[in-house]
Amino acid sequence: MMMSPSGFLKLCQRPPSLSALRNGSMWRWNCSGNLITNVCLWTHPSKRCVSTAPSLHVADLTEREKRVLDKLYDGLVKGHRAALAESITLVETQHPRKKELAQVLLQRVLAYRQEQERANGNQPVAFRIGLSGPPGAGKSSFIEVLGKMLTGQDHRVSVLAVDPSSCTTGGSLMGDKTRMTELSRDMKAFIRPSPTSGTLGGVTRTTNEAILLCEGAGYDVVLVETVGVGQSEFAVADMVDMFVLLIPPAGGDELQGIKRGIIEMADLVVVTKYDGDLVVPARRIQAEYTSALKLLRKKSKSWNPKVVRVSSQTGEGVTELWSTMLAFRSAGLCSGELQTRRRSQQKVWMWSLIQENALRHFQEHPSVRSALPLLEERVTRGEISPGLAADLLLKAFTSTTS
Ligand SMILES: Nc1nc2c(ncn2[C@@H]2O[C@H](COP(=O)(O)OP(=O)(O)OP(=O)(O)O)[C@@H](O)[C@H]2O)c(=O)[nH]1
Repeated sequence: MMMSPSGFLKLCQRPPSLSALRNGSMWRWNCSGNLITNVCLWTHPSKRCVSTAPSLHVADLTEREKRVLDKLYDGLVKGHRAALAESITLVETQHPRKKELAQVLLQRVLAYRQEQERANGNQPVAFRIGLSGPPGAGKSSFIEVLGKMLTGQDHRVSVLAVDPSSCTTGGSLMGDKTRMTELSRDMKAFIRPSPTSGTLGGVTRTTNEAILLCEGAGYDVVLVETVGVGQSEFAVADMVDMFVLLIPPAGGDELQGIKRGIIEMADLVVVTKYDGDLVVPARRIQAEYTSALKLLRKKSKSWNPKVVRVSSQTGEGVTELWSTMLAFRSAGLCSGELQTRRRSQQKVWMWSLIQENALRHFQEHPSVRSALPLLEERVTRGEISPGLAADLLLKAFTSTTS
């Protein structure tokens, strides 16, 4: 089905979403989130559908698939934890058909969430907070205390984890022990460990999609936790409204273990374990970080990053910390920075998906695969330059794809 760009926009009444773009097709939903039809994405000037990947048409769904998706969607928007868990499992799947079904579900949840945001005066319905810090910083203890406080105030809290170690080793820096025991029993909380397979890029994608699902299921506070390893902190900072760095007070070269770049990303630094013998070192670390932050380039016009102290053991500072988080959120909403941040995150997310998928398509392309071993060998032997080899491979790729 073809139509003009203006007709297309009228039909969709909302900008094409990432998942729709990814499949090269567009689904249309009515207000209650039911799928009506789907159309190809208009591409001027070639006037052909952009889709190269198999796109899913409503007619392609079997009755069983429709029933499964309806059940998941209905359960999700009613806030059932089992439906949320199942939906996240669906977006984490590597199975090609299930991946397509996951996109159908996500598109539906996206439409639902947009309705909610419209009803909320075009403001985000949930607060996304990223929490990072080195192993043993006290992240899970802190999330447990903060989470319990929030559910006590009638918030619904979800906790998602991004653990790059679990992708590469199958073991986990975060998940090997029982964490957040009380919060995991709380009916107003939902805790999801990191996927244990895939690349960081893959985990980032599924976490972004899991955030959307949590919001669709009515969780108004979404906490995304990660360890200070590799690039995971940067990935998490790119998917949340507020990025929080947790620092333990012990150790000699406290500032050294933490990457400078990550301090620059922090909207809030929390010095943990502010109790007992650690009170004095915690104060000292707070002063060090306060000075360090003053030297950094200002990231936001509406917010100056702060350094606070908490104790998850005594609860000291946790209420104040939540007030600081809320102050950050309202400053961002009033200035529009929060909405801008979310919009640019969508773009970053899209480009990281493009990078990941484009590279995969390139590597899997038959011409590239057949030429690659010889060219790699000749490059290693120094017979041809890497630049020439790359040009030849790209030529092999484009000459058969265009
Ligand atoms: N004194 C004190 N100890 C704490 C506090 N919070 C956490 N701890 C201790 O610090 C250690 C690590 O705490 P966790 O909450 O597991 O830290 P984490 O950052 O989640 O650690 P990983 O799961 O390894 O990433 C545990 O032995 C906790 O008992 C606190 O507020 N005060």
